[in-house]
Amino acid sequence: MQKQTSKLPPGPPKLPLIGNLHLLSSKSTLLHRRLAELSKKYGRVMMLQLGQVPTIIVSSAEMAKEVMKTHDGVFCNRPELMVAKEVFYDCKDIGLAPYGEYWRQVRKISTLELFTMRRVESFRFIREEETRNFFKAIQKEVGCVVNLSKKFFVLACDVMSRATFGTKGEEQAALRVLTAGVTETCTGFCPADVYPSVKLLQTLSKGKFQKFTKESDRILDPIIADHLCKKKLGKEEEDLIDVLLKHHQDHVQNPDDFSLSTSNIKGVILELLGGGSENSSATLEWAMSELLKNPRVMEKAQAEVRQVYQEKGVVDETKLHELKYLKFVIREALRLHPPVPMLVPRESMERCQIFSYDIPPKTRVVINAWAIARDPEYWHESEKFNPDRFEDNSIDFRGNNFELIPFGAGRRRCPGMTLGIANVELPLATLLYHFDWKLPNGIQHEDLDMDESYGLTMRRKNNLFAIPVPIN
Ligand code: HEM
Repeated sequence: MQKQTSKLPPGPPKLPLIGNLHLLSSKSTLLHRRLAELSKKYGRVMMLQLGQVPTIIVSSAEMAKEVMKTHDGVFCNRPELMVAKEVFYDCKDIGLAPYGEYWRQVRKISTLELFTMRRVESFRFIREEETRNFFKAIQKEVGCVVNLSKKFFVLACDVMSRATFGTKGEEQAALRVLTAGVTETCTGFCPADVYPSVKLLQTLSKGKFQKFTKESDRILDPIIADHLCKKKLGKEEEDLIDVLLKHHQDHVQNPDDFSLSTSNIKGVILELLGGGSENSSATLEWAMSELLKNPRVMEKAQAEVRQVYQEKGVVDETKLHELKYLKFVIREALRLHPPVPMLVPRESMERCQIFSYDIPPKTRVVINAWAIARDPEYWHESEKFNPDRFEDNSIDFRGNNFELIPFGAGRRRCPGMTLGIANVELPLATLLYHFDWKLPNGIQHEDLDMDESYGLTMRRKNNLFAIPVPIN
């Protein structure tokens, strides 16, 4: 009988100790772009050795479907990242938790309780109030240069703080700044994550994260204690901490019962705050940047919003469903600028074959959603911002069309998608309804830079500044 040989995906030649890390070290090219370049040369499923970690990079919709649909059960684990162990209370959040009973239970709570349509709707008054505050702040600066990036971030954080804690305040604000810093380390490409057996790197990373954990404990412990107290008093409105506390018990009587400890709750809260606000504000930032860069699209979107809300005279959530073109604008912004360009890394749990390639167990898997969404094979004039393409194209971002996966797909798909989109639609419609917009310092629309930053969340590298102009 002929001996079967393993056929790994193609990849560049490796150097001793570092493998292919040197190919990714360019300071001028961001990781998702560099990986896209390499995959043009080596293949849409490509094997890289990153330090000690074998990693496959997936850059085509067909391959992404193999990983996240056909073999989702094999690839739905997450690698054990340093940040997850140190910051998210020993991997006890949702997004970085390994596949297993704990993840299944928190994921169930997230889909059945935290992010249902009803829950998202119950936060509507928060979004409307905070968007009104956001609008008033901009109105005061009419004719002046406004830092929209900063305003979007504050708005998203205030909405998420109130949804999570029931309030917003200085401590919550401090926490969101901390969380924003930490998400940069979740990509799986930092030294401690590619050399997991090198103790020195682990110790250095630990030192950095310990400060974070001390601060988040200092802020979160009293907030949780306060919620426990109010729970006993029968508080009426439910925030996300209240929902999580329904499953809380620090010392479980029956070992078969599932329960969230205080540390688990803290891990989940940090993730909701961080992921929720960073990604929603990045989407707003990119959508508005593209509108400023493309005046024809801006005018069309403004005309729609102004026509739909003409009678009402004020933008609220009642008529958002009528803003068909605005939804295309957001979809197109998510296509060109997915806030999580390489999704969250996965890891194979057993040997598996995708197409004709063998993928060994414990291989890290990175899906380059950014590259897939710009692939000219699926997208006509793929680099062009053109929301009209969705007029006769039913591709959406819910995880069924692998050409467009800004929220991922399969078991690990983003459970906060509806909330994330709700956080974007109302502020964007408000900006378009009430103001016309110009770029400062005589910048021509076509010259607006679209440079990206590095991190798990891809934001603009430079803040977005624009001038609101009152409409007659
Ligand atoms: C526009 C906004 C958002 C975008 C683009 C986004 C994107 C993503 C992506 C790409 C993933 C990884 C999916 C994968 O690995 O296949 C993810 C996971 C996740 N997201 Fe979001 N997200 C957004 C908003 C939110 C919000 C508002 C929340 C909650 C408040 C949230 C909570 C989560 C959680 C808990 C996970 C982990 C899921 C798991 O591993 O089981 N996201 N998100």
